[in-house]
Amino acid sequence: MLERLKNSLINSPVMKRGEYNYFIHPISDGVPSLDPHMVKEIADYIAEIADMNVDTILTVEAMGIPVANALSLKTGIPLTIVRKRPYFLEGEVELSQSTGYSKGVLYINGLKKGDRVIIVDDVISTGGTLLALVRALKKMGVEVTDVISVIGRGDGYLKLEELGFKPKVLVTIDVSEKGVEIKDVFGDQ
Ligand SMILES: O=P(O)(O)OC[C@H]1O[C@H](OP(=O)(O)OP(=O)(O)O)[C@H](O)[C@@H]1O
Ligand code: HPA
Repeated sequence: MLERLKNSLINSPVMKRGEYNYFIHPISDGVPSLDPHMVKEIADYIAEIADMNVDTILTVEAMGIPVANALSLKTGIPLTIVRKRPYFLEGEVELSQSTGYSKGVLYINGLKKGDRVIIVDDVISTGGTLLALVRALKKMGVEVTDVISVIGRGDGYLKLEELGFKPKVLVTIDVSEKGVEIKDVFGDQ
């Protein structure tokens, strides 16, 4: 299960971003090139394990897009992208994003009260991004059926659990200066 993803993760290089050990992988960086078979493997798996009874698949610019788009093409469910720049449209919602190595602002457009969404992102680490997003969606009255992260590291997912969301993390890893180690795979005993 998820063999391409697991095999490529253990070969990921790690670099320092400040104090943060940052792994570099096609799914989370687009670097090196994305293998379409790996993207398909991931999208197929998400379609099996997630509640896809939704109005839209919601992802965050930039690196949630390849997997979320593959899932959208597979299921025929529209794709909504949370962007890093504003469009000043009516109903646009602004939120602050904080990761282990960056801070920024995100903008939600195209959602309304009562919409049902599944969130798909590439990585959950500190949980800062998904926590801010889920909080904003709650305030908007948008229903989140599932939160999916392809890769998980650290304990940031616990912040989401405190809010009542149990994210489905496909592959959980440990990242150190020495490299990437696989800790857990969703669905494996
Ligand atoms: O759990 P967190 O600590 O918040 O980290 C996870 C976030 O970090 C990355 O986004 P980034 O803003 O680096 O953007 P990118 O997708 O453009 O690389 C990733 O795509 C997640 O959205
Ligand atoms: O270590 C990382 N690598 C790539 N993307 C990320 N998003 C959060 N942490 C990371």
